[in-house]
Amino acid sequence: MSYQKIGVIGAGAWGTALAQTLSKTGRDVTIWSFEPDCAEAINERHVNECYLDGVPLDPKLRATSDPADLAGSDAILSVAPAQHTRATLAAFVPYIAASTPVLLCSKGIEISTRAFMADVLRDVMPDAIPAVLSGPSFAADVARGLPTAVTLACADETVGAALVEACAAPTFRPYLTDDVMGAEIGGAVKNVLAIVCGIVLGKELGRSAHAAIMTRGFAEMTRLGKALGARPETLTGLCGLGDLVLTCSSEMSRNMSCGLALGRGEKLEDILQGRLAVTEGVATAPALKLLAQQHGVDMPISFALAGILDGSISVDEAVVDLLSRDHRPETE
Ligand SMILES: NC(=O)C1=CN([C@@H]2O[C@H](COP(=O)(O)OP(=O)(O)OC[C@H]3O[C@@H](n4cnc5c(N)ncnc54)[C@H](O)[C@@H]3O)[C@@H](O)[C@H]2O)C=CC1
Ligand SMILES: O=C(CO)COP(=O)(O)O
Repeated sequence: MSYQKIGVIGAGAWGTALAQTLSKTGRDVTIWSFEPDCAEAINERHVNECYLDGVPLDPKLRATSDPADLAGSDAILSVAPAQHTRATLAAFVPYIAASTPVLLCSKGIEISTRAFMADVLRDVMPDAIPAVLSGPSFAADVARGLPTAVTLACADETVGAALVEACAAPTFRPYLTDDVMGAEIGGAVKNVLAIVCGIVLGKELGRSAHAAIMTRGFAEMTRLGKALGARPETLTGLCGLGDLVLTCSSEMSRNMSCGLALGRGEKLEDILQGRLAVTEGVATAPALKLLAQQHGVDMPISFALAGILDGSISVDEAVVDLLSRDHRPETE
């Protein structure tokens, strides 16, 4: 099994970086853009100034804003923002053959349903084969060919191995697992925790607090994973701990940058503009809170962020609340 003709849905920074990587290894790649002028720029000038400025794109990469142009794809990469994934995929239903693998590359939980991306795919395209690509990977790094390693999760081992072959490049190394749920949890939860880490640093609460949030936040991710059937080793891998470390420690992250601005006292609506418009953790935090509560999982740091974002609690109050919780063994 080999996937040569690849359709990429979403020409933001990440969709473009992935399309570029696959195109450069000789795959036949068509990328669909929500904005027609963005598709035009990729076709005519081999650039994506809207979302990945400064990176010359492979001239072989074709772009379109017509979903019909992805008909006949051997595999699809879904890279629309999490909250737009359902509506975006729906437009492709007439053109995607049954049993086509769909590699979900967005990181988040749908706010209206508390669904992860594989659940959204199952609703919209029940016959597609779900897979997840997640891990520490800034689009700007991947597009420039800097070394990157990620998790690729698929319950079907043969399809998963073929997707690894299709996506792998000399500087882009996917590791295969069958734990789709673990890969989804890692990517969604790390975005929420990165906002909190940004708040800690923006408010100058210190590097010790930052390390505590990352570590206790990882404990929250692990507890949720256990409740939802993810394997612990997935969460200690690239898509969990790996992406948590990257996103919580770099201003290249939009989630971290959003937190830094919140910590400095800026207003959320002013922050979520331009580059930070797609800060996935903002929508995922309330969805995560509801999902965790539904499963009886305690995630105090993530719940505190949901409260800060909806304005029901201030950062100062959240700090006092977190520090004054009952003492407990570290492993609980
Ligand atoms: N940028 C990165 O470094 C990485 C991003 N991701 C994930 O990839 C996903 C997409 O993020 P980026 O490409 O970075 O976003 P971006 O901020 O670069 O681009 C925004 C994207 O949203 C699309 N969009 C805007 N309104 C839309 C609508 N109503 N319907 C459909 N699409 C719409 C735009 O066309 C564009 O493709 C996110 O879930 C993100 O977490 C994952 C790994 C790395
Ligand atoms: O997922 C990412 C890196 O792995 C990108 O993170 P941000 O969305 O916070 O920029």
